[in-house]
Amino acid sequence: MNDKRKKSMFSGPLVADALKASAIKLNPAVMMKNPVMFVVEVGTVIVLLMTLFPGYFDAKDRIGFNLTVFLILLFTVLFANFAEALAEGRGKAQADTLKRTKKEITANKVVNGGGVKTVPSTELRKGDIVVVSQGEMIPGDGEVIEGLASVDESAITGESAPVIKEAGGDFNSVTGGTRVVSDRIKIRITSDPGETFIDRMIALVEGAKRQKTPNEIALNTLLISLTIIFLIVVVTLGPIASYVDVKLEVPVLIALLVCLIPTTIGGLLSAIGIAGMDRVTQFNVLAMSGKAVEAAGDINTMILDKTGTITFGNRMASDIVAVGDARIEETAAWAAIASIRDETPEGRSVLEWMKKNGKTFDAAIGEGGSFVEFKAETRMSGIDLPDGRQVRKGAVDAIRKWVATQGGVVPEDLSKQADRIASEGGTPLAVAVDKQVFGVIYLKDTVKPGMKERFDQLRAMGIKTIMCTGDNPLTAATIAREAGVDDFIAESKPEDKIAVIRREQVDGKLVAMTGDGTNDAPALAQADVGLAMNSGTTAAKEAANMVDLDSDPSKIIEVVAIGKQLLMTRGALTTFSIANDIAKYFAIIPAMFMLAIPQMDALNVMQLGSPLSAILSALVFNAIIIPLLIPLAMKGVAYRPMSASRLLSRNLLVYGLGGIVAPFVGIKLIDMLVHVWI
Ligand SMILES: Nc1ncnc2c1ncn2[C@@H]1O[C@H](COP(=O)(O)OP(=O)(O)OP(=O)(O)O)[C@@H](O)[C@H]1O
Ligand SMILES: [K+]
Ligand SMILES: [Mg+2]
Repeated sequence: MNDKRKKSMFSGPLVADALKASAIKLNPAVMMKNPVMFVVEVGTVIVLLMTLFPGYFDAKDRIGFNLTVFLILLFTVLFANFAEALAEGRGKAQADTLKRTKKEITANKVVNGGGVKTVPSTELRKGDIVVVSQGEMIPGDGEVIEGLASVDESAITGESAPVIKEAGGDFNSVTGGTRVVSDRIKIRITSDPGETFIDRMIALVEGAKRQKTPNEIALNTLLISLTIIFLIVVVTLGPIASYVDVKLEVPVLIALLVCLIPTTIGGLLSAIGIAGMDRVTQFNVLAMSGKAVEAAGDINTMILDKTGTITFGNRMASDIVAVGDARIEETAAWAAIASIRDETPEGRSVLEWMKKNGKTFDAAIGEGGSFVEFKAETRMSGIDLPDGRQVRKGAVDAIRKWVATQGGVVPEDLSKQADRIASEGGTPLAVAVDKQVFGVIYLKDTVKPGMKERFDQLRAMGIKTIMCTGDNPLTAATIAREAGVDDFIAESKPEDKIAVIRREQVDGKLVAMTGDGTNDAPALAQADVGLAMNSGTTAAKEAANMVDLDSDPSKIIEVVAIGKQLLMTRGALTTFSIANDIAKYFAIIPAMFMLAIPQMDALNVMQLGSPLSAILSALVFNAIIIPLLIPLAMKGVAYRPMSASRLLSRNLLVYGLGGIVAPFVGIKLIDMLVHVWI
């Protein structure tokens, strides 16, 4: 991740920009999007008019008080705007950086007839073919259709080490604005101008298309309802009071209204949402919508790959054993021949094992043979030799079936050897030539450290983890036990993932998964949270609702934690805000009546200096609680993994009770200060 991205939210220039933006946001057309704060703004204007033209309102003896109320109200609105502007700030700065990388690039477009024409990148359309050579920028998103190159993707990922992109397979997708550092590739463009990855990224980080999530809409409806209820209460309070000869002044009623309506959460709500999205972005994950981040917070089931997600994924040959009458020299040689052109880490590790163990084989046997590439569907790889013999290595059950279809008989000790390896958590690969099984390759892989703790945390949050693997049931069981996942599916083919997701969803569960291949795309689309790897295919990235720029599949765990934290922060601050308003009621209602009927001194339970200072203190508290809570809204509440119901009761205790107590203490303190000069 680059440094620019990690910039603190509270850095000088960002704060200065946010201050400016909070004034600009006073525009009523903008304010109206936040009805709670809009009501405060209307109140502010009314009190301003009463201060400016006291004659009209019979308020000549209250100019000082009214001016103070006006100023406090104005700051209440400004503070709320500031919270939102601050939350937006880092994204805007990031968007500016990205826009600079987007400056016009020239592209070498392949024209009909095979020649190359230089055109501006903005003229490229889906389906166009371009050639990009060493040192040049890739002019648009696309797929490599010819060649191999190393590409510097730091402009989008922040990671400075170049990555290899090549035609075919899962590493063929390239992003416009990145640079080819060596070699030359031919690319088929896959997006029209304005719809590229960088365009989407810019729109995302600057929040241009930020839409309220269903959760936010529901909460907003609640806040608006509360506001309307209190508006009715306060508006009818005046006439009712005057009926019993109590005259309540308009600025006092407005102060009461502002104290009662949920200004704290109303002022912080959008900042909480933006900051939650921003936390995900800082983590180098692009969420396509706020909804995706929230869904992450509600996940019940998480589907994880074994190899590369739970384990390091560098499955290395650590031993080769012979079975039946085969000699170890023969077995090793066939294992090597089956791997001559297998470019997977597993395949290469077999050849490395040969070298390390001083084993030799006749590579010439393979010459002119046709390579059989590893496929997740067949779970085998190998080579068809020119003399007609077929050499294979692969999952034991796959080889067993393959040998059986040719009428071969499997040696008795194959199962024993395979099971031994599998029960140690290794992956056994059987080696066979035509009808004869020669032995087993022991592929070793290690569970990443700390996995057990992370799964324990997920369990504590009530999330079920399911490991999916193409490996045999015994290896799967061993790794599942070692890593501490709740359940596993062995010998799974890519389409099995989508079946698991559907099964969980039918039970009403929300499911998260990661993936990178084209065959993961349907499952990524089906999952409620699909995290695609940036190194993966375009299809996977388009199907997913999140993309991890660092291509680390285990990040899904943290993304879920960030989602949970977002939901918790919003819940906690809503509880706090509403509890606060209830408490303020006790400070301000007695003061109002004491102002009208001085004999009602008995109501002054809080022993506040005077009715006027009580009202001002409540209003000041109501205003400053917003900036005081900005750091919490931005950083999120402290997060400990536990079940939803325990979280709820804990939050009610901390934020509900805290929300009731805080105003009593705060208002009392402010009153002691205010009373000095009132
Ligand atoms: N290069 C290879 N040649 C032959 N067989 C292989 C090769 N790589 C893996 N296999 C076999 O195919 C099986 C499936 O591999 P695949 O990569 O699809 O799934 P996996 O890596 O085991 O599981 P995951 O879904 O966790 O990545 C492996 O368990 C192994 O038995
Ligand atoms: K309030
Ligand atoms: Mg795999």
